[in-house]
Amino acid sequence: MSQTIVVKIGTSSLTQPETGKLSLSTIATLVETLSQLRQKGNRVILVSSGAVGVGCGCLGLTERPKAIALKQAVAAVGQGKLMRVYDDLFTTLQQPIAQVLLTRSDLVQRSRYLNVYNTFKELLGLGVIPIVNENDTVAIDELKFGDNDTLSGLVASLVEADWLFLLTDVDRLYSADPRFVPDARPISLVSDIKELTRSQVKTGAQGSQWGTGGMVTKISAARIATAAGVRTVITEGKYPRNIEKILQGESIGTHFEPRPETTSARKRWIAYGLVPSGKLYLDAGAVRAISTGGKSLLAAGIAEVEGEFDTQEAVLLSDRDGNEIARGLVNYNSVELQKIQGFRSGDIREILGYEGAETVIHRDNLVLI
Ligand SMILES: Nc1ncnc2c1ncn2[C@@H]1O[C@H](COP(=O)(O)OP(=O)(O)O)[C@@H](O)[C@H]1O
Ligand SMILES: N[C@@H](CCC(=O)OP(=O)(O)O)C(=O)O
Repeated sequence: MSQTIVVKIGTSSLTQPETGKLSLSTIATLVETLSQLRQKGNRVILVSSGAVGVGCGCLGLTERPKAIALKQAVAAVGQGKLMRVYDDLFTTLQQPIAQVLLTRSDLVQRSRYLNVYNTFKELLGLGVIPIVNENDTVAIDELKFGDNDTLSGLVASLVEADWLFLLTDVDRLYSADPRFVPDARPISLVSDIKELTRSQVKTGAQGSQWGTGGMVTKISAARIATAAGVRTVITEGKYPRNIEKILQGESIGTHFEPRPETTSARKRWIAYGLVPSGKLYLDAGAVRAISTGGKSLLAAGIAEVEGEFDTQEAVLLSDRDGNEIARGLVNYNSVELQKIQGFRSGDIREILGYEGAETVIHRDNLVLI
């Protein structure tokens, strides 16, 4: 059966830790594996990091630059080199590829989001393997994916993939960072990501020397992907052939089961495609109404408004302690909400001096996280 498979490989797997130079054997095996999956009729997307790492190698820099302008310049050097290596190897196997560089703003605007979707659809229909990376050279801080784990989760959700493989320098997820806790417990299966918080799994944000985000961003990617019905696997990048074994049912790495009820494409865009520009703290009654009652959010349930935002922008919804529970599109801007928070819908007209929407966030524009 033909499947849609998204594979993300991190800098830590693409480069040799000691020298920072490209790990050619890993890349070549990855290219062979992906080409074979393609030839068997699957649709394959590769999300590849490495622009900054390869750029550093070319320029003789011994550590990942911190200053934004330098990082952007280095990525511009590295991205071309990286694609040249991929193109040489894939061309040897007669597998066409394409470079797709995305920024967060490409997914924020609904029309651009749909446009990206159409481009992927065409490329996959043509039998091409798109190679995706963040467009590091032009991305600005406020509108950045920041790490390719999140980007790969969004891409897997966008194309409604069957699988997302996150290839990294550890063989699976552990109860704590195995670099610092040698007896950390390996985790093979995660049926519900909330279990990880309950069982106090520690996912350090510190990546390896060249990596970005560590395990935290891989868990966010799994959250985004599994909400779209995508089975997600964290496994070791050193052995790309394991992808085939996993597809054949072998239990390698950590598997995150897809959520049984998948959220609609539009709601996934609201929840993960958009960048929230504010936060609403809700009282207990409102938390209950939206989390278990499937209700819209009313002004009466808002305890506090944080940030500046306009009507129809995305905001986070949290309980009074700041724990995020949902995201949604607001019918009022932040100034209006400061005035009407805690009041009944019937009072809005008198407070604002004009008729507004009955709900602050309609349930059709509200997504539980
Ligand atoms: N709970 C955990 N289980 C496994 N690895 C973890 C955990 N917490 C943190 N890590 C660290 O995350 C690192 C992988 O992240 P990163 O360096 O960003 O990789 P990549 O370049 O593949 O994205 C591992 O080397 C590991 O030390
Ligand atoms: N876009 C950046 C990669 C950022 C990133 O997430 O890196 P990694 O943690 O190695 O997957 C680059 O190409 O260098």
